[in-house]
Amino acid sequence: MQHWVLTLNCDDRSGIVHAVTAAIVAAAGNIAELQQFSSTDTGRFFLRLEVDSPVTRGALLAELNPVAERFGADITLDVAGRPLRTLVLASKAEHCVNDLLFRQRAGHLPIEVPLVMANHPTLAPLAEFYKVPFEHLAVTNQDEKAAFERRVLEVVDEHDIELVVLARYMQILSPELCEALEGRAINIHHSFLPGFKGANPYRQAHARGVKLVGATAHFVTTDLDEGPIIEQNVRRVDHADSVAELQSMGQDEESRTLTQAVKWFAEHRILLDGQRTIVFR
Ligand SMILES: Nc1nc2c(c(=O)[nH]1)N[C@@H](CN(C=O)c1ccc(C(=O)N[C@@H](CCC(=O)O)C(=O)O)cc1)CN2
Repeated sequence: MQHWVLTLNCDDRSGIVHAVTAAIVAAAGNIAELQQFSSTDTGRFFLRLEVDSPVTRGALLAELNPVAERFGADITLDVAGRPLRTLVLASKAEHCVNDLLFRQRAGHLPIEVPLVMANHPTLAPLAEFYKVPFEHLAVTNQDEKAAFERRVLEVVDEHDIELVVLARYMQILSPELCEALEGRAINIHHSFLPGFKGANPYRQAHARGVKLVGATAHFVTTDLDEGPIIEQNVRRVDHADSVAELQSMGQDEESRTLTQAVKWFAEHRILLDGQRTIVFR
């Protein structure tokens, strides 16, 4: 018996759930969990199921593919809990990388990390502690930025990477790389977007006298910090907190927000609905 995760999205219409569940019954499957959403914004329908079935992947798809064709649906089918091949990009900040690798090693985050790539050497000891290979490629000019991005695409190809995580990677990705990684690159922004986009959000927040600081995990797009939001968290601050204190408190939110977003992505709980995400938590 195999435990599968199935996702489906298509234009909304009557009969979708009936057809999908009939296909699962035809594959001797039992539905352990079913979540659905109809988006009135876009007219799209979203489905996530967890299914136990004794048949092979091919036999299950033989029942599901005709349904996908009938409804013009995009479907994904994966073994539940399979670790997602994940490339981590970083700069100097270690808190997000540490949280990802700690929770992966503890068995709480279903990813496997073949490599951490950074534009600074700072995190080499951290990667070594977790026994994760580390590559440092400096990015001090446009040529080096292009070389870094070429290496990212090489690694994505060589390791069949399914997700690229920008764990406080402080370089703006080119439109070409954003296109290549569309829908599978997640960034953690150190503010409660849409507030304080770009660099130095804590300095911007302190100057504005905010009473909350936060973090936002979002998909990476060419438009800086404008990608579909996946998860956000905030915490209360006050007038007595310095920029450094805001940053320190915010980092806890950054780490837990990014790790939560990566976990949901690895569990196939996030579906894109235009500029918004559907998260079947
Ligand atoms: N194409 C995109 N690239 C990146 C995104 C994004 O949404 N789309 N998110 C950023 C993360 N980020 C804030 O969270 C951010 C990082 C870096 C900068 C920036 O101005 N970087 C400068 C260089 C800074 C340095 O060398 O230290 C630059 O790239 O010219 C702004 C926002 C990650 N990338």
